[in-house]
Amino acid sequence: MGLIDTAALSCGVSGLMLMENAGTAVARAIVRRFRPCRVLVLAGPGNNGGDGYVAARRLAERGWPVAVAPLAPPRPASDAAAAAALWRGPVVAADEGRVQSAELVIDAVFGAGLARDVDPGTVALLGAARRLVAIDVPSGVDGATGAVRGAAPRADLTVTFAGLKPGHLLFPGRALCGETVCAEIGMPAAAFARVETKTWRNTPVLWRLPAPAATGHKYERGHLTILAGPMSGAAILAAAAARRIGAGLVTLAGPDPAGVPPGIIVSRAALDELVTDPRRRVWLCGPGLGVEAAGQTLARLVAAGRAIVADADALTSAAGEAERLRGVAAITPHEGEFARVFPDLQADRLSRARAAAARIGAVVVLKGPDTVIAAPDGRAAINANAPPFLATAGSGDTLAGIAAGLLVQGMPAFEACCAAVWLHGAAATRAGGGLIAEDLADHLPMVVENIKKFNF
Ligand SMILES: NC(=O)C1=CN([C@@H]2O[C@H](COP(=O)(O)OP(=O)(O)OC[C@H]3O[C@@H](n4cnc5c(N)ncnc54)[C@H](O)[C@@H]3O)[C@@H](O)[C@H]2O)[C@@H](O)CC1
Ligand SMILES: Nc1ncnc2c1ncn2[C@@H]1O[C@H](COP(=O)(O)OP(=O)(O)O)[C@@H](O)[C@H]1O
Ligand SMILES: [K+]
Repeated sequence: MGLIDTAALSCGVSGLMLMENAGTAVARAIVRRFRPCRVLVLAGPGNNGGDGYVAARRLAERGWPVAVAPLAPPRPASDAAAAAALWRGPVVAADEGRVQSAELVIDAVFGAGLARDVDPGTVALLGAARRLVAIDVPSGVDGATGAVRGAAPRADLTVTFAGLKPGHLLFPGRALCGETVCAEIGMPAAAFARVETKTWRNTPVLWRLPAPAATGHKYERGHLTILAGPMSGAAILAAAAARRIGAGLVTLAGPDPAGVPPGIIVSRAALDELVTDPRRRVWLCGPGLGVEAAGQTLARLVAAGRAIVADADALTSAAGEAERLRGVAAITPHEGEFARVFPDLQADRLSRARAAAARIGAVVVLKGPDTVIAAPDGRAAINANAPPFLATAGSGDTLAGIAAGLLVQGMPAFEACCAAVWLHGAAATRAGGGLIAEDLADHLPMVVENIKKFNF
């Protein structure tokens, strides 16, 4: 049972009532999406199975032909046993033939109580379903991590309760859930208050974007310095994104590259001179810089106490030496860079990002289709709005530019990184398929406008 379920019970809410509401929500979600058809409920021994018995009863009440196939009897005197006792319809043996002939199968085998790998017999049964609706999670998906224990079926619809779990947002679990519905089941507010939440889905309710002061000047909006190296395109992409997200002034520090837009300042001054300028508080270090140069400049910036977003070559320069990143504000590794810097961290993405953030005392943005943003104090957000066509060269440079552009405007590092990742995904969605990295920055202003309009 999850922490929130336990908290609900200690608030005086009955488990049976929650189960009744959960099963009813499953039936409602099914009725809304499918025509009446022959349904088979595969019921496990715990509360997930109990939800299945309730869903069976609710569908049967609406005239749907339903049978329940228990994979194991409910534990005696449990809520699930009480729900099973109220089921008056057919109880059949769980075999593959029955599963195949059902027009819709409800997976009520394991939910939050999944404790070990699912046995091959159960895997085969679930795999035989033509159309599958999973209660809470597809059985075999670990709700805490999105990992698959043994095997898990691909559901057409997953109905969960009270709040999405990490496993609904992290791959591979996310891909197995199909459409995901989160139903309200009467969980009392006091139960939520008792459980300290440290993991969220990344949405605009988590952060507030900076607004320019009516009388502010460009330096007050923030002066970002981006180190530019031999692959100057990366720094130019980052600069464009930082400017579009509202940085008042962006300087590229390094050799004067070709094709720099006129609004970007290029400085060839020595690093020692730039780093001692008190107005240059925030720096982006890494994209296109070259590993050796990135390592040297990173050390100099850290020593000067600057707020740094470290990406790309700056991360590779710290391969196997994560302590070199201590003192930065945020790092933005993809899986390859993460593995280089933290070769000993092997757990799921959420745990790894958290452990890395705690180790270096900085925000870690572990990029991918399910980017995880983790703070050193244990807070973490999982992002789910990035379309797959965001995987294109230069899009990471753009993300680093957005994050640095928000940091320079005074957002705290965790909020700046969460906002950057969400805005990046939203800009990509707005740009549509065929997107190239150069497109992203131009979509940021409308994405920001929409956030304001919908008053998130
Ligand atoms: N009690 C509550 O407050 C609520 C619980 N709900 C439901 O309760 C579910 C969690 O119920 P439970 O904690 O009873 O857990 P489950 O029903 O997920 O499974 C528990 C049982 O399965 C066994 N088990 C776990 N993994 C197994 C494996 N791989 N092979 C064989 N047996 C295995 C466990 O030992 C245990 O006996 C949620 O997913 C949700 O569906 C909902 O009714 C909403 C409210
Ligand atoms: N399958 C995917 N779906 C959605 N977003 C993705 C996917 N793969 C990668 N991304 C995102 O694309 C960006 C790629 O960054 P990165 O690998 O650093 O690229 P580059 O170095 O070329 O700029 C990251 O923000 C990452 O989260
Ligand atoms: K399930």
